[in-house]
Order: sequence, then structure tokens, then C-alpha cells
Amino acid sequence: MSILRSLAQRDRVFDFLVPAASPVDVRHGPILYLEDVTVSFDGFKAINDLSLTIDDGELRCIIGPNGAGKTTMMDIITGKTRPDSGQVWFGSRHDLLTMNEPEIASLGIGRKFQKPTVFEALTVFENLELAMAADKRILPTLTARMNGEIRDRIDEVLEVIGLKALRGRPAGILSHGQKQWLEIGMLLMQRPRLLLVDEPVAGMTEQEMERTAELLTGLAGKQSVVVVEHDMGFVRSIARKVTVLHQGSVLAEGSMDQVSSDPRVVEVYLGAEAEEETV
Ligand SMILES: Nc1ncnc2c1ncn2[C@@H]1O[C@H](COP(=O)(O)OP(=O)(O)OP(=O)(O)O)[C@@H](O)[C@H]1O
Repeated sequence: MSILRSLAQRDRVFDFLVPAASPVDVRHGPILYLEDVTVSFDGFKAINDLSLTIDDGELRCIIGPNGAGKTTMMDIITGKTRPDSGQVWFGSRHDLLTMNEPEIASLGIGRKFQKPTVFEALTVFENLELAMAADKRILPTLTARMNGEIRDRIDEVLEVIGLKALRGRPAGILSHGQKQWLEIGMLLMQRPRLLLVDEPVAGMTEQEMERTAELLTGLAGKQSVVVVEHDMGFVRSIARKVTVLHQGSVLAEGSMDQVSSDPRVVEVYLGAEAEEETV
């Protein structure tokens, strides 16, 4: 009876509609804070005294040569890899090194891997619906009203990722770029506070890259977005602040113009990239 009464309260905000990471405290500092983080694999320091902060709502690009530690850094943030030493905080309240992967994800840290992993036989709409249902908090209490609210959320996300017209089509018919956007949409269903995006434009057409740039820059502000990318044209098109990783630590940080004119960055990374482009 009390459940029925609570469902009838039209002004009630259901838990699943509250941003997943509402407890994250960013009042006095960054949303992500890494200090002196080190991790070794068989004695080799993949991450070496890495310190880095990401502000709430920021869009940050991380670049660096192969093996610089970009993926390992993402693995540490999401709890997949434990560092040997250092600190990793989400806001000022959550020590990520005391939490496991599902706990970290449920705080509102979403990760998009390079390869899209959508359910090809399901429609675009169903993929988004499933991403929401993966949130265990809503399963026990599905009601008609909640279904309506999930539909509204799906509509919102479809708009953001630009796939409204394809909502009823199987994900298998989507282009590579559209699959990437759908997967970003699946992460957005859970209202993350921080999105980690690994090489989003690899394999995309120019047009898809432009659309992805709009999508990611549009997400910033509402959530924090960290993009690891090798395509310097793309980075230039979206970047506000760029961090260059090299041998597991920060080599340089600043605007794209600042880092691309830094001789150390040119030497270890951009010089090699430029040579590759001219080959
Ligand atoms: N599980 C592991 N065991 C051993 N060595 C590892 C492991 N994971 C990463 N490494 C090593 O750590 C270093 C950093 O790797 P990482 O994948 O983080 O670099 P990256 O910057 O993401 O490179 P890329 O741009 O090629 O993806 C590399 O030398 C890699 O070989």
C-alpha cells in the first residue's frame, strides 16, 4: 500500500533519475585528482609519479606516444589496475583506490573503449533501454510511470547523439561512427559525471569526426570528459586543455598551441606524428 502511495506522488524524484554521482563533492576542488601515481609491470614503470587533475565539466584531451601510459591511466581511474603507490580521488570524498570497478562505475565514471560494443540485433532504442536497465537500482521498481520517464530519457539521449531517426533500426545496420555515438549514448543513460573516451574517432570518416567533435564538446560542461586520441587534427578541433603523457608522467600541459610548440613534445611525439603524415 505504501509503495502504491509513493508511486502516486507525482512530484517524487525517483532515485534512478537523480544523477548517479550526486554525492561527488567538487565544491572545493577538481572532479578527478591523481597524485604521484606509480605502477610497474615486471619492474617497468608504465606510470611514473603521475599527477593530474581534471576540473568539473572540463573537456581534457590526453595525447602521447604509444606506450606513454594513457590506457594504464584510464585502467587505474576505473579500478581495473591498482597502482603501487599514489592517490586517486573522485571529488574530495571518494578515494578510488579503496573501491572496486563496479563501485567506481556506480559513482558515475563511464568508460568508452575504442571498439564499439553495441548489441547489433537490438534496435538503437533497445540498446539505450538496456543500458538503463543495467542500473540495478531501477529493476525492482519498474512501473508504467517510470517506463515513461525512461522513454523521455532515451528521447533526450537520442537527440544528443543524433540518432533519433534511426531509433527503430537494428544497431547492426549503423555505420562505425553511429555505433560509437550509440555507445556514448548508452553511457549517458546512466548520467555519468566523468566520461573516459578512448580513441573515439579511429576509423571514422571526416564527417563522422566532425559530428563526434560536436557531440563531445556538447557534453562538456554537463559532465567532465577525458578523451585519449592520436588524431591531432581531431584533438585540435575539440581541445581546450591538452595533457601530454610520456613515459608514464606528464610531459606538458596547456592549450594545443602551447603544447604543440613545446620542443620536448615535438621531439617525443608530434615530430614523429608529422613524419608519419608526410610518409
Ligand atoms: N598488463 C601489462 N603488463 C605488462 N606491461 C604492460 C601492461 N599494460 C601496459 N603495459 C606496458 O605499459 C606501457 C604503457 O602502456 P599503455 O597501454 O598504458 O600505453 P598507451 O599510452 O595507452 O599506448 P597506446 O597509445 O599504444 O595505446 C607499455 O610499455 C605497455 O607495454
